[in-house]
Amino acid sequence: MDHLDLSPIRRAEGVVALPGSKSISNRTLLLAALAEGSTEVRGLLDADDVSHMLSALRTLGVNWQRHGESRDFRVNGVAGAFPVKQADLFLGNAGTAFRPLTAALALSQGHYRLSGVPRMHERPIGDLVDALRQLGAVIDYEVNHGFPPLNIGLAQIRAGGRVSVRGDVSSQFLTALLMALPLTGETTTVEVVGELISKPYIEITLQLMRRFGVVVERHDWREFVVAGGQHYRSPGSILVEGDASSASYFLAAGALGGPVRVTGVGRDSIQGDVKFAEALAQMGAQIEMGEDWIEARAPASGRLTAIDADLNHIPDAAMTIAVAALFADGTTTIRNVASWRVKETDRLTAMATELRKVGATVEEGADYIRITPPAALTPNAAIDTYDDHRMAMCFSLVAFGGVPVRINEPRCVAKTFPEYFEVLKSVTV
Ligand SMILES: O=C(O)C1=C[C@@H](OP(=O)(O)O)[C@@H](O)[C@H](O)C1
Ligand SMILES: C=C(OP(=O)(O)O)C(=O)O
Repeated sequence: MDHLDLSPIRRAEGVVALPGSKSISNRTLLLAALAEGSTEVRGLLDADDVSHMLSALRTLGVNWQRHGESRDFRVNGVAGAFPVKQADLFLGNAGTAFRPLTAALALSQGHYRLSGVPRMHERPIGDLVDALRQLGAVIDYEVNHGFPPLNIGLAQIRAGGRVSVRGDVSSQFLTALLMALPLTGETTTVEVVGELISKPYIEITLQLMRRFGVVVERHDWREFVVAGGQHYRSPGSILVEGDASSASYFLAAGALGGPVRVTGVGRDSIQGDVKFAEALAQMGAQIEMGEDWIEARAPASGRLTAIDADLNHIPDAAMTIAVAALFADGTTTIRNVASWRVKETDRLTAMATELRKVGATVEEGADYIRITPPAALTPNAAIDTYDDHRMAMCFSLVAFGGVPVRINEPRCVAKTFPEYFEVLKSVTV
C-alpha cells in the first residue's frame, strides 16, 4: 500500500498562497460555458475535480484554452445550449461537476450519459432527478434507483412554473437547478422541501450567477424565483478566490503554534468556509483577517479549548475541527453533519475509526461526533484515508502532537489539492 510517513512537526510558520477554490472554479467554468461571450478565468484550481469539469465541457463542444502553463483560462461561451447533442461523460467523484452538469444537460435537449468512480455511484442524486423530471426531463438510472450512472434522453421541457427540490441531503441539488433554470428561459419558482443544508454554498451559486448577469430572488431559504428571459453574459474576467476549505488545514496548523497566514481568501470572500476561522477562534486561536488573507496563531493560554458547535454551514472544514479537537482541552462535539455520510466516504464512521487509532475516545451519532482527546497521542498510527482527500489532509495535523503518523494512500489529495503535502512541508519544521 502506498503511504506517507510524517515525522513529528514542531511548529508551522509562514505564508501559504492557496490554490483556487473548487466550488468557485467549477461553477465559474459551467457559467462561462453557458454564457454569451468569452470569459477570462484567472487562478483556476488545478486538481482532479476541475479537470473533470474541463474535459466534460470540451466533450460537449465548449471551446476553452489555457494560457501557457498558468492557471488562467479563456472559455468561449456557447450562449445557452451545448453544441454536442450526444456524449458519455466520466466525472470521477466531483459532486460540483456531476450535479450541475446533470441539470444543465437534462434541460438541453440531447442524449447524455454521466458516470463516475464507484463511490460516485453510491452518492445520492435522486432528489435532483425528481426535481428535473417535474420540468419534463427524461432521466434513467442505469443500475440503482436514485444513484449514478445516469442516462439523459430527449425531453419536452415544461417552461416555467413551480418546481420543488429536497434540500436536506445535499445543497448541490438546489445549486444545480438554479444554475440550469435560465436555460429554460421562463420564470420558475423553486421550492425547497426539508431544511436546506450547507446554505453558504447557495450564496456562492447566487453570487456567481449574478456576476454572469442572472438575478435570483430569494425568499428565506425556502423559495427561489428565477425570472424568465435572462441569459448568462460573460463578465469579461473572473478571478477565482483561494480555497477556503483548503485553508482550514493551515489555519489549524497555525492555531497549534504559528503564526500561519493563508492568502487568497479573507474578509471579502464569498465562501462560507471562511467561517472556519470563527470556529477556530471559539477554540481560543488568535485570528486576524484582511481583505484577502487570514492568519492564525496559538491561543494566548497556549492550549485550545473544546467546543460544542453546529457546523452544518461548514461541512468540509468541520472535519478539520474534528482533528483539531485532539489538541483541545475537554470534549468537542460537532453537530448537524449528517451529510458527512454521503460524501467521499462515510465521513462520520471514517473520522471516528481513525480518531480512535490515535487514542481519542469518540462517540459517533447519526449526525454528530463527540471527541475526547487522549492524554497522549498514539505514535505511528496508520491512518486509512478511504479515497477521501480531506481525511488525508486533516489527519496530517496529528504530526503536530509530537508523534509520527502514517497516511495511507496520500495521493487522494489530488481531488482538490495535489501539492498539499509539499506545501505543508514548506511551512513546518
Ligand atoms: O456546492 C458546493 O460547491 C459544495 C457543497 C457542499 O456539499 P453539500 O451541499 O452536499 O453539503 C460541500 O461539501 C462540497 O464540498 C462543495
Ligand atoms: C464533499 C466534497 O466534494 P464534492 O464536491 O464531490 O461533494 C468535498 O470536497 O469535501
